[in-house]
Amino acid sequence: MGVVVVAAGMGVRLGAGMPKALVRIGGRTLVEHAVARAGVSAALSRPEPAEAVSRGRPEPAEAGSCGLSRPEPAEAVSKPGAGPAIVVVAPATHLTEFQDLLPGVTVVPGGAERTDSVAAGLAALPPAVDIVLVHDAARALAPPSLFDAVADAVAAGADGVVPGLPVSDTIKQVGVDGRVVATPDRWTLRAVQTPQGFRRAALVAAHARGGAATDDAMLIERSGGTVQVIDGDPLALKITLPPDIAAAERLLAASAGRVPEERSGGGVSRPNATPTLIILGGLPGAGKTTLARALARRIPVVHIRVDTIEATLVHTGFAKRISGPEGYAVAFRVAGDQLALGLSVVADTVNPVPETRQWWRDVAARHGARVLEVELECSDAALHESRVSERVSDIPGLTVPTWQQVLDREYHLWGPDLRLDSASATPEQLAETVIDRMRSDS
Ligand SMILES: Nc1ccn([C@@H]2O[C@H](COP(=O)(O)OP(=O)(O)OP(=O)(O)O)[C@@H](O)[C@H]2O)c(=O)n1
Ligand SMILES: C[C@](O)(CO)[C@H](O)COP(=O)(O)O
Repeated sequence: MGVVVVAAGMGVRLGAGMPKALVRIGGRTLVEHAVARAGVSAALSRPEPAEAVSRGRPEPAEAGSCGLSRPEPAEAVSKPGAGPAIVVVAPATHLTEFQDLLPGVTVVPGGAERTDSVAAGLAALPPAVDIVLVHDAARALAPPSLFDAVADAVAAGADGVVPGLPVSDTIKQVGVDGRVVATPDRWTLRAVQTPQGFRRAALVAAHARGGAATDDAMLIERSGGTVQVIDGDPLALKITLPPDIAAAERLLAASAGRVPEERSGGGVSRPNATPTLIILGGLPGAGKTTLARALARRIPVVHIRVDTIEATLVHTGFAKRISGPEGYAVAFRVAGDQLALGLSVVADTVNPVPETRQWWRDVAARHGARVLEVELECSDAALHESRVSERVSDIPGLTVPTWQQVLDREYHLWGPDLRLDSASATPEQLAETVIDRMRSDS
């Protein structure tokens, strides 16, 4: 039995600025979580009947590791030529990073679409493997018991097996014009997950026939095969959008019977502790919003973006144009409300002049909050220019500045607590630096 973990997607919808599988929850990347859980699956560790291949079985869950053990290297196979039981399919651009994270695991480059990546993984499985589970790294918390249940159902004779959960919404099928075409009976619907299990030969043949598909079971269905749905698991949620990270952190913590590490740890703001007002500053395109979002994915912090307020005032007709600090005034009040609740805030504003910085400090002082002043710059002018020029407005009514307007913008020197350069570090690294500083200040 083998597992193909597809991890070659770029995670555009998550917007982490790195391949999604490299994003961390509970201090570990999604792909490591996925491989660890696949690795402790009993089914995966079971020898192929005809081969009696002896694979290393991981130790039981270690304390303090989210209830999971790190798997033995997946290719811990004593029979020469038997090859790895787990193949990870990674973005071609990040192979080394994945190999370093997963020593001993076979890592192969993926393709443009998920189906291309699955095909690449299938081709890399050892010849002895006859049952294959295809799993999304994005479903990083799918538990070992789910791998076992899927594998057992395939072994019992199904062409394909998928875990699925009942849906709680009413689902409408709509036409291109948005009109409802049908309302399927909700009780007949399942939201399907991974790992999905198949006879390897059937899956390879279904892939060879080609065609677009959003999951592998679809290819088997199209080939006339039968696909069995078994009970899914809420832990197998697909991390797709930014709020899914917080949901996954909560599930991870709950499954290990503890509060989320990064959300309680080291004095990083939690309700009832002293909140922190992180005052960001920096020219448009320096990376403030990206950093604020990276922070909000890692710690409980409210993101207040003055662009949203200003653009909305104009878009709704409440202001003809922004001529002064009206957006800032709203942001100060909203930030004050959060700090009063004990919630930390990241204030995402250009903050170009000493006055606005002082007003932010005043807001913090009024609510007994700590202050952390962080200035973002992009030291690579060409990179900065391309970010500004290629930026697309993501807020209704927001007019993004031109590069010339950024160059001409009034911006006064500052003496912040931290000066960060978004040209030389990823948003996640910058967020870690800010969090470290919050911890040391607390
Ligand atoms: N060309 C691709 C596309 C997706 N995947 C993998 O398929 C799984 C499900 O895809 P999805 O959640 O959509 O991930 P992304 O494609 O990374 O996300 P997005 O669509 O937001 O870019 C993920 O584990 C992803 O890494 C892959 O291996 N190769
Ligand atoms: C395979 C899958 O996870 C089953 O629900 C899903 O179809 C993947 O879709 P995505 O668009 O590639 O995230």
